[in-house]
Amino acid sequence: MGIEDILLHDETIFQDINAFNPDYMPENYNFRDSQMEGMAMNIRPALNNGRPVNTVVLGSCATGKTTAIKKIFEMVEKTSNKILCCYVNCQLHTTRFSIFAQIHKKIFGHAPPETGIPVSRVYEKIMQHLSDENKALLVAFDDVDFLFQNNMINKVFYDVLRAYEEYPGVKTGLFAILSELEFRFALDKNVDTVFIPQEILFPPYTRNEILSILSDRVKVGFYPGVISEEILEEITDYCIDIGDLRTGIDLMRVCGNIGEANASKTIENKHLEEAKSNNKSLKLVETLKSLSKSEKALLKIISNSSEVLNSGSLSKLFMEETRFSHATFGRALEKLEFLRLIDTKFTGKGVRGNSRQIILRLDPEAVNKCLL
Ligand SMILES: Nc1ncnc2c1ncn2[C@@H]1O[C@H](COP(=O)(O)OP(=O)(O)OP(=O)(O)O)[C@@H](O)[C@H]1O
Repeated sequence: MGIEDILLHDETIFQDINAFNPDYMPENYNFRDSQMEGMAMNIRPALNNGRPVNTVVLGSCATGKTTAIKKIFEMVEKTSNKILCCYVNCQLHTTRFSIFAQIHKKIFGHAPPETGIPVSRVYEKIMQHLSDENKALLVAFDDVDFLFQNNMINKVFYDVLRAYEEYPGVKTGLFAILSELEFRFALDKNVDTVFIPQEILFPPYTRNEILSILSDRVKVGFYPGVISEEILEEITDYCIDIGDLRTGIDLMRVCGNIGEANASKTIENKHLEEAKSNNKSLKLVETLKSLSKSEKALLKIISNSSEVLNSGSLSKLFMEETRFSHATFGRALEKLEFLRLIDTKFTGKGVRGNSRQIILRLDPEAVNKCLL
């Protein structure tokens, strides 16, 4: 197919391509009833002139946390005008000004001017409004770990939670959303006792749940018959392997594009294979970019080794080559395993049978290419 044909080709296999967008709000949102109930319970006091219960929402990537928060906020706002619910993406908003500008925007419909106004004025205006209108404020901080730097988290949480000291009667609460378990401890360390939260856990989806979510998305996104049961099952397995539902949703979009570019009315196995290989190299580059120096060094040693190493000899090699400590080795190994770059298998040998074999889950050549 020539470029012109691609551009002019108006037949599509997508019924609604937006269904595969990252910010798409699925109408069918299953398997999270108990978490949504938990959130509702924590918001409820604010409907009766009380204060919302501060909450930590915890779960690994793509377990539906953001979707749940957005859905529940929408429901709250439909039910009552006593609570202002504000969602803040902390990847995008990392300063006090930018965060309070988001809250300002939510309340007044526009952001405050970027220059000339100190954050204290924006803050005052927000709190005064809550006090005058007798409304509670609930802020959801998504990916809140991005505020760990400069201890911004403590400042911002303090601003929100201590509002009642200056503005008596003002009721505020917050939801902190975290996607890595290890951040749970960092949160306790970084935030004063003003924040004593309840926890709501989003466990990983089971295979059947992923299959069901993907089939729902297929029904919205593609015309009937475009994607077969077998391909859907394969995409589900891929999600389980990668550990991320978002990848599966994205993979379907890419498959669809590849299918269309090949003027196919259905998605075939070869389209899926091509999409997978695109995705794999992209993902790997991204993952490896996020590693620290010690983690990269450890991964390099593993991928360059011609034999499967056990943890003892690997640790020795690592310390000799890098001069990092044994504790750093342990942490780096844990991180690589968490990211599913390696597997560790107990051999039953060593001290108390604790020796482990370290197995690379990826093609060493691909890893080395990305580590350059
Ligand atoms: N129960 C569900 N039903 C339908 N779609 C879902 C469900 N759970 C998650 N999704 C979809 O999976 C993708 C990821 O969900 P979401 O962004 O809510 O996860 P998250 O836990 O906030 O992820 P992260 O921690 O990476 O920000 C979205 O496209 C969302 O629509």
